[in-house]
Amino acid sequence: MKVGIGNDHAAVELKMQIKEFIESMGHEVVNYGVDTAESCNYPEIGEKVGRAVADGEVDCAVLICGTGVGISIAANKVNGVRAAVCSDVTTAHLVKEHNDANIIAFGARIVGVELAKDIVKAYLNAEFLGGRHATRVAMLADIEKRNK
Ligand SMILES: O=C(CO)[C@H](O)[C@H](O)[C@H](O)COP(=O)(O)O
Repeated sequence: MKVGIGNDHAAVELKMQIKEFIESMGHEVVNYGVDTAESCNYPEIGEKVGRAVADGEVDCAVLICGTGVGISIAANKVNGVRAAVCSDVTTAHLVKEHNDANIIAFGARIVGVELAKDIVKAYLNAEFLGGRHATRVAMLADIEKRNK
């Protein structure tokens, strides 16, 4: 798979470790994040990665900021994005299986590197289950259509 990765200044080191980890799983990684600790603004990165996913430039993406929250809110503003904050392995595979999440996010100030790797692995190895979950995911897209 082609996996996007994005981060703000709070998550530079963890981003590099996770990028390497995803590559070691045999995936291609496209880096949309910052590579220095200079303060930046997570909405710009979240939107950029959200658009890359929505436009099909990458198959899915990983977003990391201090908590994973701000950057995922930004990505979720883009139509077609389903970004989910995950701080545990169970949530990480369920957001793919049930919600067909196309982005996972977590916080470099919240999870350690080993847990972050487990979260990413659980997400990337999971598959959408379809069925009743597909009905609900379609309902999410319908909400976007009702937005003005
Ligand atoms: O958006 C966030 C909170 O949901 C992220 O954690 C940011 O990384 C954080 O707000 C950055 O904070 P800083 O004090 O500017 O480093």
